[in-house]
Amino acid sequence: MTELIRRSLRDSKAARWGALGIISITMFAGYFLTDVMSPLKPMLETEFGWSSTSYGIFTSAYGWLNVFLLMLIFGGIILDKMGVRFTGLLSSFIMVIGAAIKYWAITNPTLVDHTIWGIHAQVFLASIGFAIFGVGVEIAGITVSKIIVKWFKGYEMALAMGMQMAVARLGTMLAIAAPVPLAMYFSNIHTQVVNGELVEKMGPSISAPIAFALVLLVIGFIAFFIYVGMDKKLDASEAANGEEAEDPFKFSDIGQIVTNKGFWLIAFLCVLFYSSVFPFIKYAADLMVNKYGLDQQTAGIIPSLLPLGTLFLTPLFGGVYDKIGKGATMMIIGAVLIIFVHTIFALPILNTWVVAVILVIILGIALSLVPSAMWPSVPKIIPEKQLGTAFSLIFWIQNWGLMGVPLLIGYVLDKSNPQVAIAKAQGLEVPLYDYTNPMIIFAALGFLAIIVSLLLKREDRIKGYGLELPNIQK
Ligand SMILES: C[C@H](N)C(=O)N[C@@H](CCCCN)C(=O)O
Repeated sequence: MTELIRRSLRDSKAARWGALGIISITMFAGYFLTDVMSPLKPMLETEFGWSSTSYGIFTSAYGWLNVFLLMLIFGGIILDKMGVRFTGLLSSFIMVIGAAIKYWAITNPTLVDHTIWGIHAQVFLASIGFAIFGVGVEIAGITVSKIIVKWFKGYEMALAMGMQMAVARLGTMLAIAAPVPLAMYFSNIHTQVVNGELVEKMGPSISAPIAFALVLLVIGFIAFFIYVGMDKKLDASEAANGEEAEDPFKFSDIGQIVTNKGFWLIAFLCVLFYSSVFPFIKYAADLMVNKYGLDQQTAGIIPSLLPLGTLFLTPLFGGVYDKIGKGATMMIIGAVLIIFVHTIFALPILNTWVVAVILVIILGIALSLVPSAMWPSVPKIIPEKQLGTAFSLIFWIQNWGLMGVPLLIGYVLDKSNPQVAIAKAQGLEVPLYDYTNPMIIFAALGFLAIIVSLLLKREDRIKGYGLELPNIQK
């Protein structure tokens, strides 16, 4: 009996997996909103007159506040100082506010023919909403990472991180596959831009999928309140168990983190790897239309296979890392797959949808291998009390890429295809985009990721972080 009373709540398998299930709902909703506009790019161009650069600006907005106002770094410090309960609730609430602004911008037809600082007003305001949302979802991401370490250290940590990412990818998958059918289903008469003029016309409802995302985010916010109750019980059980409270976070901890070479290698690998995958997802449906000749309605199906594969593979590879190890090697293999896939996408041959399906599946394997090894490796390099700050610094560096690369791709797409803008301005049939240059940029990021992953494996050998060792303590 005494034995039972003295156990921590995290020793209960049902409790720790239950806690994981609840926080995964919040992240699922966040990932859905993150990618909900991706399959709508062609519609944003035809309905609201957006260019690829407008879409690039909007997509890059995700990182604006995180990067320039250092919101992610403040978020990490708040997390280490105030704890997971406060930070989780705050970040879920910020997600709801940002999504609501974005929804308002997309539904407000009067914005269509105004500009703010030279940017299409609708693009600008939707971007502000997305930027606020980006702060919320990123801080929620680091909070969830810290929650997983809190419940799963010494247990199935990589598997748990893999499961949480798998549920999040389900959100991404739904975001790629569902918006176009939803927008078509809720078609209505609304203001559109036709040859530069505002007209009332029957057309797809671009706002319907965003409204759906908003509802999911509110559910995610409510779910986090339930988690807060579990977290209080966990702390109470650990206190009763006589476990020492962690040393409080000190600002000097930041100095220790940034002087750790392993930290920088993980951070660089993270920005290079994610910049070659997440911004790609934003353009993938458009790539399918322009390179593989799919129609707008079905273009999202092939890219949606990418997160579909990761649903099963991320937990699988997480389990392999827990039991067998080989984390550094998994990251190298993932980076090699990235360069392979993007190089084939860049070649102006093999333009059949079958090849696109194969490449997307391989990219899904890469998107399972690297995250399932990379994130559980962070606690092997950084002490637990600095984890919130360390994750936030890694996410901050990553956000430079998540912000800059989509903008660069949109710009390069417009510059490489001047005929598209000319045809739009003249009200002619719009020609297809040539995606070669954007795909070369993605392949180059993959190449740099291979170099950094090799350096990380070398550093692991020198410092003995244990990245090649299993996570489960026997
Ligand atoms: C975009 C976000 N900053 C991110 O990196 N997400 C990761 C998951 C990070 C979870 C760490 N435990 C992803 O692969 O989605």
